[in-house]
Amino acid sequence: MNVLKLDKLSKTYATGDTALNQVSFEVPAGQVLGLIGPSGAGKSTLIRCINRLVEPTAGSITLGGTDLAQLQGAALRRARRRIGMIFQEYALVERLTVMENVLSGRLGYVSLWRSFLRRYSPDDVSKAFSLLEQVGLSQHYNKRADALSGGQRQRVGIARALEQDPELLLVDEPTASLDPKTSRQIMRLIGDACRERHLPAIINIHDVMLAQQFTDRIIGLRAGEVVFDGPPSGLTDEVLTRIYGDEDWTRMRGEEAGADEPRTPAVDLAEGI
Ligand SMILES: Nc1ncnc2c1ncn2[C@@H]1O[C@H](COP(=O)(O)OP(=O)(O)OP(=O)(O)O)[C@@H](O)[C@H]1O
Repeated sequence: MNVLKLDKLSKTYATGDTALNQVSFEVPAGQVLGLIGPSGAGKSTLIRCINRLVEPTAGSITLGGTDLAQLQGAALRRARRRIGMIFQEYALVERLTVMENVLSGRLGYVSLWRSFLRRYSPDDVSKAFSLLEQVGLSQHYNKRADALSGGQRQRVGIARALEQDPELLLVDEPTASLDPKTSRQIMRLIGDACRERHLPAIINIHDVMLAQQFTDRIIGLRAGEVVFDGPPSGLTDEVLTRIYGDEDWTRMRGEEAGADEPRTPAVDLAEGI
């Protein structure tokens, strides 16, 4: 079973900014964790420490028994293959087709000459087709990425991450560039994929209402520390104030209510999403 475990993870940048201060939590297989917190709380730093784009200062990051914080060189590259990433700006190769973008999820696995020739095994190709079907894009497999809408691009991003058979999904602001309805569809797809495949996932997300609706558990960071860890239903006004502070929270709530109404399960069902 894939379990991600952070133990006293800390990061102090060379500038002296402490972005994470002894953060510890465990994400079990199949759990979708929403990471929320104000700007500068350390959310991106946390995600980037796990995939080692940022070097942790102290602490451990264990995935399936390996401490990712200790790995270097080839071992680190191998470990990164085990982590699927989904990005706010999709990070697709625009001039390649949908299918080629999905298959690029295998790049860490195929030899250099094969990737150069863009030769993938029949298994990889048939997996890519079934993932495209799962994300609702099988009709578009041969389209160039730059001909897709934002929601379609993010679906490609999800299929690409799953094509690499990850043991963990790290998702950075997946809906920040999408409209409210598409955002809900994308959050639902990510959640379904994780639960089906028993993948732990961390989703860094600004939109508290989306986080509440589509994640299994919320961690609230403030100034590099965990100030809330509990079920989405536990996000009371008092907790939100603890995470965001009075002023921010009041403003954010107003903006969200105006940006996306109504947001009820009944409406989602009626829309068939
Ligand atoms: N490369 C860096 N060098 C120095 N300090 C940094 C660096 N990256 C982030 N920080 C600092 O670390 C702290 C946490 O930043 P981080 O980007 O992780 O927060 P965040 O919660 O992701 O914010 P946002 O929601 O705005 O993306 C901030 O004080 C920030 O200024």
